[in-house]
Amino acid sequence: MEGHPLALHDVMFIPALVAQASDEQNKKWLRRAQRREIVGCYAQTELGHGSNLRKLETTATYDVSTQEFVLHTPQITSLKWWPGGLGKSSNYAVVVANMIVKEKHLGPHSFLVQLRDEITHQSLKGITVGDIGPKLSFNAIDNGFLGFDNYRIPRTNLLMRHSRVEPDGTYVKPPHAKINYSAMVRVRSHMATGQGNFLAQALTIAVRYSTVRRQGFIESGEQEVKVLDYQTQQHRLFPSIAKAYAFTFAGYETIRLYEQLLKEVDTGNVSLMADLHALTSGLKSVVTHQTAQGIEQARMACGGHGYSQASYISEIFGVAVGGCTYEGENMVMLLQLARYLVKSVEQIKAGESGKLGPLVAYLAVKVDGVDLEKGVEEYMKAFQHVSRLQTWKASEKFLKLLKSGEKREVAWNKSSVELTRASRLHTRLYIAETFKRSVQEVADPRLKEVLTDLLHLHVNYELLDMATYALEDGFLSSSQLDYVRDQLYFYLAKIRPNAVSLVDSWEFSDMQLRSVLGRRDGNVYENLVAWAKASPLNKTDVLPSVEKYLKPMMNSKL
Ligand SMILES: CC/C=C\C/C=C\C/C=C\C/C=C\C/C=C\CCCC(=O)SCCNC(=O)CCNC(=O)[C@H](O)C(C)(C)COP(=O)(O)OP(=O)(O)OC[C@H]1O[C@@H](n2cnc3c(N)ncnc32)[C@H](O)[C@@H]1OP(=O)(O)O
Ligand SMILES: Cc1cc2nc3c(=O)[nH]c(=O)nc-3n(C[C@H](O)[C@H](O)[C@H](O)COP(=O)(O)OP(=O)(O)OC[C@H]3O[C@@H](n4cnc5c(N)ncnc54)[C@H](O)[C@@H]3O)c2cc1C
Repeated sequence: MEGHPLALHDVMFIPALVAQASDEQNKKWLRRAQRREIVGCYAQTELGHGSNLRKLETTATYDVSTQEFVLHTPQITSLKWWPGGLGKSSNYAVVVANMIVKEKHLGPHSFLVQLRDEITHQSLKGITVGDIGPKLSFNAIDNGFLGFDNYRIPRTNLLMRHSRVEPDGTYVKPPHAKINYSAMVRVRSHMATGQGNFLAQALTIAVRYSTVRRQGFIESGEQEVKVLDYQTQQHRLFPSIAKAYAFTFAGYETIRLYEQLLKEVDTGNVSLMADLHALTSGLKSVVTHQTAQGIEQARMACGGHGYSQASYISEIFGVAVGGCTYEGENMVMLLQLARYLVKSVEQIKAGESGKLGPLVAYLAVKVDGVDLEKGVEEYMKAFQHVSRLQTWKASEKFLKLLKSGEKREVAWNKSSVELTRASRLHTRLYIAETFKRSVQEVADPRLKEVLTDLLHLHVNYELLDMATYALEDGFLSSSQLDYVRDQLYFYLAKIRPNAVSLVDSWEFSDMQLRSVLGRRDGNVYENLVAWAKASPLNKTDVLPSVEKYLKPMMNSKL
């Protein structure tokens, strides 16, 4: 859970080679990387810039006389900073640097760079590399820094699947300006399943513990109740169980789309790139945020013992919450999706609704009202309505400011909170729709019934959470919201008997969970005592600090 020093080798280094190195280059590098004869990482972020990639400062200047690129770190802010596995483990890196050929700045490009000797593992001359120090979590990963002092690499180390520099310095452009960002799009496509998995771990711990923990009464005179029987506890945990399933289903879809994109790009078709970029930008942001919230609620749902490291939930939280920042800070990525939404609105206004992609076609179709009692399809229409309403409002705000003479960037900034709200609603609609589609496809009728209950819980919880938007223009009445509330409480109670099976079905082993509270056998109290006794502070009855500090204090006459 604390991460693995080779994680980025598999998660980004190899995928970057697969997507960006030419077949010829990969004959040399890929097999070696796959056999782990070389260990790599993905070095893009710098001390001064992570979000705004156009301002990366590391330069790769082509020297036509030697047919080499000269990598250089011009100032302190240009040091690579954060890449996982860079500090101590990797001897190679895919380095993203601003490429300069014949004095022309051609923007960020990826290069394969050797950092350390393959035998001694010592850093090479011209390279400064090290670890950036302890972090909130992920401390088994050596996130690192890296500087170049006019460090030379062969021309052929530019990853040349999509763009090239010929020996004479002729630049051959890629088919899409952002194709070099593919390693990031890949990780973002995988993040919904990855984060769903983190949330699932925390919930497994909290739900199991909530059936062991007895405290208080619902009806007097009986045995104290399992805390999972409290409606508040169910409300804290069950909507997140639904989300963990929903994120996993949505993630399967984005992984499939990424694989399709890879194939299409190889045939020169880059049309899916903008759609997938927008979709994964929104999804990674909403999913990481809701996962962090869900894990924190799971921790609190375990009361005092949730705060102990014996719960292990704090470590899961630390790792998962990193996802709000890495692969694109969440606000920044929500604004990327917002660009796509605003463009879609502009298309509709220009009478070009027919050109809209399937995920945004609903923005052009108005619905007057819904009858929620008819079922999930009506909820989808309600989600579409709130997302459409907010997307149009935010877009109109931006477009009005533009029209009034504001500069584009200023108008954008003044509309940005509203735009991020639109992105979230659009993404939550997507999650609900993929959840619905996935449940409809389940063949086993008993499984389908339980998952349908979770789906109903999800749509009621989500609609209630978006109620402000739905009430704003009178789309939903307060009596409809009362119906949503009643449905929500109905499904909390209905799911209760299946709650443990729903989390057990994720099949985490005790070794994976590392939680005293979440043990499969439920022997929490005995093991909490054993865990506490094993604490380093309990190795001796009397600590050295007693002689050193406590006694002088206690014996002092002052
Ligand atoms: C197999 C398992 C995989 C994953 C694991 C899952 C879960 C995790 C589990 C364990 C994790 C273990 C280890 C992983 C841990 C950490 C890994 C972290 C690695 C990193 O963080 S790497 C660094 C990531 N950095 C970023 O994400 C930077 C964010 N910034 C950007 O991406 C860009 O700067 C930008 C997109 C914000 C802006 O780019 P720009 O300035 O170049 O572009 P513009 O804003 O001007 O936009 C122009 C135009 O281009 C479009 N665009 C931008 N990007 C793309 C893209 N990628 N594809 C397609 N199109 C793109 C943009 O939309 C604009 O279009 P428009 O038409 O003009 O509107
Ligand atoms: C655990 C972890 C692992 C990482 N692994 C890697 C790795 O392997 N390789 C790698 O290269 N990098 C890695 N990173 C770096 C990571 O990708 C960046 O930190 C991330 O992209 C955010 O960039 P930043 O740090 O520049 O944030 P900043 O952009 O400085 O963000 C600070 C604040 O400014 C806001 N902001 C910035 N730009 C805008 C804007 N245009 N509009 C509105 N608000 C804005 C943000 O929303 C945020 O609130 C890792 C980071 C972490 C935490």
